[in-house]
Amino acid sequence: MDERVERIKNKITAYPDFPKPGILFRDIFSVLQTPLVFHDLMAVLEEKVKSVCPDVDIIMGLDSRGFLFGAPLALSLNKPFVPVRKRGKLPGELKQVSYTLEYGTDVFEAQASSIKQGQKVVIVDDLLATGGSMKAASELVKEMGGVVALCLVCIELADLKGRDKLKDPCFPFMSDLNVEFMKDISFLLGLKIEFLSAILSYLSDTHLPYSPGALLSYLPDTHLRYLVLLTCTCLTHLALSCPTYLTLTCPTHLALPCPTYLTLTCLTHLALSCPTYLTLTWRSLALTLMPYLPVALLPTYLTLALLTWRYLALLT
Ligand SMILES: O=P(O)(O)OC[C@H]1O[C@H](OP(=O)(O)OP(=O)(O)O)[C@H](O)[C@@H]1O
Ligand SMILES: Nc1ncnc2[nH]cnc12
Repeated sequence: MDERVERIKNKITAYPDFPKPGILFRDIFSVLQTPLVFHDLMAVLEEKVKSVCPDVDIIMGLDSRGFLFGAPLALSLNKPFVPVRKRGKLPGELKQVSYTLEYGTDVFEAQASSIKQGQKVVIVDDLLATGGSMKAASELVKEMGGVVALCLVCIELADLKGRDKLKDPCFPFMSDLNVEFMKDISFLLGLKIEFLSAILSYLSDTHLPYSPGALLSYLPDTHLRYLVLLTCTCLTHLALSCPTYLTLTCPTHLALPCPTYLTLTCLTHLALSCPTYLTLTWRSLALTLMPYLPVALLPTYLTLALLTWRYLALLT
């Protein structure tokens, strides 16, 4: 991964239950406190705009955190900056659109004359959650006669699938996960949510031989999918970094809520602690366990087997 993105990621702090219970709030202001990292972030954004739409006409920032990055980006690209503000803050003739976001509803407004017919607009914001804000801004641009060239965000909360709502090209340079199942996982593993969040950000492409996201679609049911996958990746990570901890904590935390997954994750653990044994016996183990697994869980099982196999390939 780009070293700059790594530095930015390390600066973003996650606060559980803010501004409402159940939301894991990513605080991007901490990035601004370190000029080097703020420079990194601006450089990444600028490079993306130059590569995707070098002929952009307007940089638009979304109220309010989008202003932090949109305005300096416009300045360094020598383009006009157009703010989209929440209701009641802008004077003059306005265009408006209402929208919902991860923790509420709101109205966006822009000055009617700020975009001319056919102008190419890059919309900048700090974070994409449900995609409600970005979708609304995109609608506003189109209503004003502009063309959305790119939706540019720093963080995407991938599991909220905000990107699916957008018809325009969207570039998030960091993906993270939402809090609902993080809570379940932190409960299952007996880990603090902040610690889990740190582990997950560590599990980037550089550290893992596979991309977790790519395998999600093979697993059943949205909730279980994440549960299994995250449990698996966290345990695998823990097994790699601290096998004794895993041996002590794994059974107690996993046995009660999901005994089947215990078997599966133990297989992963086994694979890690004793790859040769597993390589030799993997097939017979798999065949022995297969009848005990509910048919609906076979895709899960196969996915975990595949993950284990990928780890073995990495380790041997
Ligand atoms: O994808 P969504 O679900 O729409 O959520 C993302 C939006 O939520 C936050 O803004 P917020 O409205 O909290 O305003 P702020 O920037 O002033 O804090 C964030 O800065 C994004 O604009
Ligand atoms: N989880 C989150 N953290 C920070 N800003 C947000 N905007 C919407 N959801 C958010």
